[in-house]
Amino acid sequence: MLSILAQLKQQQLIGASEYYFAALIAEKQRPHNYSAAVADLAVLLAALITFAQQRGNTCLFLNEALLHNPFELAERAEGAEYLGAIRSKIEGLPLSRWQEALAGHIAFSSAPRQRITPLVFQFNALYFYRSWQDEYFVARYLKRAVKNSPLFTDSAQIEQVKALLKEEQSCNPGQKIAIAAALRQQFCLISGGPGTGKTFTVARLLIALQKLNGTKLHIRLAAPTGKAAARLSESIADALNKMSLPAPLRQSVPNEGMTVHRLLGEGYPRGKGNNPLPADVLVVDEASMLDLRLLAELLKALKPDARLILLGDKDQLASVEAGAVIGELGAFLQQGYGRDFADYLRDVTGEVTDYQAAGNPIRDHLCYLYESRRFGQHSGIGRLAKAVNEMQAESSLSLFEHFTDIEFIDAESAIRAAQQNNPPDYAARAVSMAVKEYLAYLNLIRESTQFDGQSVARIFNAFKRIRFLTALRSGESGVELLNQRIAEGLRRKGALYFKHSRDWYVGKPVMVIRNDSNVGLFNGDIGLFFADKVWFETGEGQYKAISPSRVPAHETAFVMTVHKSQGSEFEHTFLILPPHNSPLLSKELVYTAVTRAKSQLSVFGTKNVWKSALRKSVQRQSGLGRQLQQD
Ligand SMILES: Nc1ncnc2c1ncn2[C@@H]1O[C@H](COP(=O)(O)OP(=O)(O)OP(=O)(O)O)[C@@H](O)[C@H]1O
Repeated sequence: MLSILAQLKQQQLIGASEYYFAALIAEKQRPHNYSAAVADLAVLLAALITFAQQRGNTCLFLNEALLHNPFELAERAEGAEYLGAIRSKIEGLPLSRWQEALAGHIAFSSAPRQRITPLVFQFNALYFYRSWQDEYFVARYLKRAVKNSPLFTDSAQIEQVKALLKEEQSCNPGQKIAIAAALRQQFCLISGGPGTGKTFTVARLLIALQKLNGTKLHIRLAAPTGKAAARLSESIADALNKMSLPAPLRQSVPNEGMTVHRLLGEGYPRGKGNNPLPADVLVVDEASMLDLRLLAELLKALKPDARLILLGDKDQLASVEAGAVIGELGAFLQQGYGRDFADYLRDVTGEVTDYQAAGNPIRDHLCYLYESRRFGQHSGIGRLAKAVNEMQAESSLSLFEHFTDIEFIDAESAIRAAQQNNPPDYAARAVSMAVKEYLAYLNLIRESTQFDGQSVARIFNAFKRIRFLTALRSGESGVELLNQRIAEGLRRKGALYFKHSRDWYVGKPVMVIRNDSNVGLFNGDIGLFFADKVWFETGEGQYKAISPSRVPAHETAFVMTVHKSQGSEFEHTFLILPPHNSPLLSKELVYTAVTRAKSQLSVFGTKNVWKSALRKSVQRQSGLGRQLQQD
């Protein structure tokens, strides 16, 4: 089996980590003299679970679909011969007997709470022990939060909540329901697309919580990236400043958010549960970017009675790492609310919600905001986002003809030209558009004689106005090549001067890809190089300049991947689709890209690739739903 995996690695059908983990299992099991069938199965499963995790899955479902398409080989032209070879190695052991055959194997356990092994069978799925443990912990937390809720049932408190909600005349029905839910439940997820008022609602919710608790609650704000944390701080401060509040109440809600990593540095890792995070209420924005590992760490850090409020968009791409908890929890919204909870909501908000007799109790901890202030009725971006989410592959295309804020630049002609030309050049048009767009920004730098707050702000605003996003990292429409080609295009126009594109040159935009709290720079922060320094925006209209040698790991940012763009928004977003369909394209990826645009969206690609992307929804394998069903 290992030699088949070695060939798959050589053909780049699997990565190196799949092969090396399988090789490790092969070596460790050698002294145990398992039968050839068992030994081959163990090695295959080690590679398969690594492959699954690399694609963001928490576990690997052991079902017929896996047998038909291990390592997605059935979808690849070169895969057929290996498919046959793998099947013939394991055909002696039917799928239904795999767990039994591996019972007692040194690397596998079906009872991870009794016997710790690197790989774990649960719910007819295979996990890495660590992922199983994280998922188990998240499910246990959620089940406890359900058990601890409602936090009040007596009529006096319900009357207080009713009175508080009466004061919130400006909230729409969904926002009132979210406030009522989060006041009553220990855990609450408030999901909604851009501009649906998540921070508007949470600001009011925090004030209501403080009013109910005599302004004694210790509230903390956090987000997975520095950028998202800064945006949360700004939006909360903005929302609170618009409310007329007595000073002590206003001051009882913090202005400053921080990254989840930094927050964790204060709690759990030092104290291991004895030193929990000093917070009675924790709000985490952009929660869809939390991977399973980070969420589990965060939950471990909380005090047992702390409230947790997650804000996010359940329809966005999940983190690249394993786990898509927000999307998975969001799916429970389809179950409607339970009867008791619907009665409570009607009582305190006056809103009538559908209820359904059967469902998982976690459904009463989920809220969905659907009215977007950003995208009004006449916004093509808003309509397109909805159509993408609903997987309307064909009809979404006609929206481009009816709205002026969205355009589809058909790359078909580029592909046709490419067939005649040698070498083919699919992305040439997108590159030349980017070159044209960035000229204004580079001219501003060149024309600036001094770099004071105002001129730096002008430069940043010129750069931030438009952003080019791409789905892939490699290939002709991948982030690496596009960045290089745009920089070269600008050099040919005389707008940039550099010997090597990896050097620091005037006008080079970079994106930080590692958190570095010593320098105060975080994953996703954008820096611009001019006046011998790299400049970063630290708040609205505030900047800091640091020397290039202190900038943590980074990459050029004329173009960024859609994944990396999460948590940011741009006036004009330009999405570059690849020339051919790719397994990495999905409606979640397109939705995330579309909703990055504030006022203008351009899509460059072919209609076929657009439609294929919209027909695919990311299905991550996880056992969270099943863990939540268990007592
Ligand atoms: N009910 C409301 N009444 C008046 N203004 C509102 C209401 N709801 C939201 N807004 C306004 O709409 C804008 C968007 O709201 P907010 O920033 O809270 O949305 P969000 O869901 O957090 O968006 P994003 O995902 O972009 O961060 C803000 O200017 C906010 O003040």
